[in-house]
Formats: sequence, C-alpha cells, structure tokens
Amino acid sequence: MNRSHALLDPPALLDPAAAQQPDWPDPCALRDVVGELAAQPQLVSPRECDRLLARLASVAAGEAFLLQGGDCAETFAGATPETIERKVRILHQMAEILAANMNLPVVTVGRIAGQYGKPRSSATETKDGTVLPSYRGDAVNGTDFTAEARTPDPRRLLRAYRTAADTLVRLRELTGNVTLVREEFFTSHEALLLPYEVGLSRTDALTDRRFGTSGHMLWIGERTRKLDGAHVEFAAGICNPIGVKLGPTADPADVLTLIDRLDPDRQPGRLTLITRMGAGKIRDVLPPLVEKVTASAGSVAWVCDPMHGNTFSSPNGYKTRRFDDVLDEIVGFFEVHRALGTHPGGLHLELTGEAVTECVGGNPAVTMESLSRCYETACDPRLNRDQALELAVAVGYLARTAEGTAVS
Ligand SMILES: O=C[C@H](O)[C@H](O)COP(=O)(O)O
Ligand SMILES: C=C(OP(=O)(O)O)C(=O)O
Ligand SMILES: [Mn+2]
Repeated sequence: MNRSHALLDPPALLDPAAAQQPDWPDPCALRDVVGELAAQPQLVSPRECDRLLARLASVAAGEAFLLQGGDCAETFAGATPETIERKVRILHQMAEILAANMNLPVVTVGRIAGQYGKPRSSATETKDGTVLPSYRGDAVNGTDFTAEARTPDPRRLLRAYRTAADTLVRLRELTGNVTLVREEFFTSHEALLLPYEVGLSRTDALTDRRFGTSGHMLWIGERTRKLDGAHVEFAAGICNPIGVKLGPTADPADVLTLIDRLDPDRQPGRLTLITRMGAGKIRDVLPPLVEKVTASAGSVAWVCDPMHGNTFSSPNGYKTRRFDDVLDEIVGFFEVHRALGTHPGGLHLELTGEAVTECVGGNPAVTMESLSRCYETACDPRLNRDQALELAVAVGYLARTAEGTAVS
C-alpha cells in the first residue's frame, strides 16, 4: 500500500475541496509550518503501528475487545502530567473490568496525544450579533469568543506537535510502570487537519511503507468520509490501522466502496468501523450494514461509539448526553451483533479522569441543573470518572449475560 499521492505535494494541502478545514488566513505561513513538521522526529513508530494492527486483527477475529477513549477535544492547557495520568488510569481500570468480565484481552487506545482538531456543524458561531469562526480545536484556534482567539493560526499546529510529544513522553513513562497501567497503550485521533497529518507522514526506511506518525490509529470522521474526498485519499496512502466513523445515514453500498478504497487487501486489523447511530436508531440501521459488510468484507472490526448519536442541548443550554442513552446504544450494539453472529468488538468513548459534570445520569447522578457545576469540555460532553467506571461494570455484566455465564 505504498502509493504516491498528489496530496503529499504541498499545493494540494490547500485543496479547497477538503472538508472541514479551517479558513487559514495565510497559505504561505501554513506551508512553512508543514515544512517544519516534516523536519520533526516522528511521534510514533511504524513498528508500534504494526503492533496495534495485529491487536486489532484479534479484535476483528472476535478474540479481543477494543477500549478507545479520551477527550472529545484535547486542549494544550489540559495536557498536564496529572490529567494525563488520571485519563490513563481510568482507561486502565475500565480495561481491567472489561477483560475480567469478558474473558478477553482488552486493547487500550487513547483519544490522546493528537486529538486537537475538531469538525464543526457550523463554520461560525454567533453571540449577541457578533459572528466569529467556530472553535476547531486547539491546533487551529482558541475557545475565547474574540476575533483574535478564533482566527486560525497555523503555528498552533507546531504547538500541537510539541504537546503531543510531551504527552507521549508521559504516556511512555506511565506504561513503563506496569503496576500502574497496562503494558500496552496506543494513541489515536481523528486525522482531520491534513496539513498536520501530511507533515507528519513518513516513509519507513526499513519497509518502504508510508505511515502517519502523528498517532498509532487514525480515524476518519462522520463528516469527512466522502468516498472521493481528501481524507479518504490520505488514509488510503498510509499503513496505520484506520478507523471510519459511520452515522445513521451511512449507505451500505458506500461503506463497501470505502472498504475497497481503504482496505483493498482485506487485511485484518487495518479497518475498524466505528458506528455512532444513536440509541433510538441502532437496532434499525446497524443490521443491514453489518449484514452487507460481513457478506463481502468480513475482516473488519466493529466498534460502538455511543456518544455522537446521543447529543442534545439541556434546557439550560449545555450540550450533553444521557448516561442511559449511551448504555442503551451499547446494549443495542451487542444485541445486533449477537443476533447476526458477529463480534461486538469494542467501545469508542468520550471520557475524562476528572470529576466533571457534562453528561447527565449515572450514580451519583449528574442532573440537568448540576451540569453547570463543572462543565469544562472544549467541545463535546464527556463521561466523568464515576460514569466511565459504572459504564464499564454495566458493559462487563452485559457481555457476561450475553455469554450466558452471568451469576445473579
Ligand atoms: O465531536 C465533535 C462534535 O460532535 C463535532 O465537533 C460537532 O459539534 P458541533 O455540532 O457543536 O459543531
Ligand atoms: C467528531 C467526532 O465524531 P463523529 O465524526 O463521529 O461525529 C468525534 O469523535 O469527536
Ligand atoms: Mn466529539
């Protein structure tokens, strides 16, 4: 899968047709930044990416379970040693609970060390009559509602690189200490900002294969998975494990075409399909998709993102999600895969190790009224530590009952 790509030529970086790219004010400055990124050391190695690919092949084969999670939008300020440790610790605890209950190895992948770019529903945000560019992640602009903060600044891509590098140092320290966390911990993020991803792509001297070295697993979002789009083109040209988010309008025939483009050799572990249908829709829309994909491309891993199809605004104006909807989408995911004889291969979650109040429900319950107490996310609402643990226990129980081995 070592192809030459028009996208790797600098002019194509500014392809106006690429979806969800910021309106960078200075194309020359952007080009300089891509050059600087290209001169930096890789963040992750091809060997590590291959190792994750092998683990995901086990997931696709029904012999392992994927736990992928972290912030919706990592922030530079949030990348402290303490928050990183708490995030890794909660993922580790969840993985232990899931592994014990499922009797399967759990592959742990953070949404971490690169999740600094966000697609948005609207390019602009309006407050009191003032219209500014939407916040698109710390790699692009700032959250403050001022023209200065919201103007995309390509130098932020370099800060994203440095923050990811620092985060990886911390992760490697933590995972070296096996009494704290699982020995293996991988990184992932949405491959959204093409100048960043292209700038950090490298050809492996040993194997002559091309890799995105910004993270081990890269995924294509629901808003950027157009078959002939720049993001699919980029992902087709690298050898990392690739995820694709699939929402309720995903057309099975299009998904088969995507599989042909991204995984023509049907390499187990290469492709993870991350469905994010919504609790009310998953039982209707997932079965035909799984059936069609299984019939012609059985090698994919199926993973449930129970967050992005269940977002709504609370009466007091907070973007939130109900714990019960999140769990119900997972229950639906297990039901569908159990009925079709396919493997419910994992979870993709937005969560944090902090005691935030962003999603409602759980025990102790966050209420609509208490959302304002500690609502800190830069983009989507995350499960807090208690909610994340409660979810792991509930999913563990679900998996055991699915196997008919639950004890009352
Ligand atoms: O994960 C991120 C969000 O779902 C995405 O950025 C869209 O959010 P928005 O509808 O607030 O723009
Ligand atoms: C934007 C995201 O998801 P999706 O592409 O599924 O909407 C996300 O994972 O934060
Ligand atoms: Mn999100």
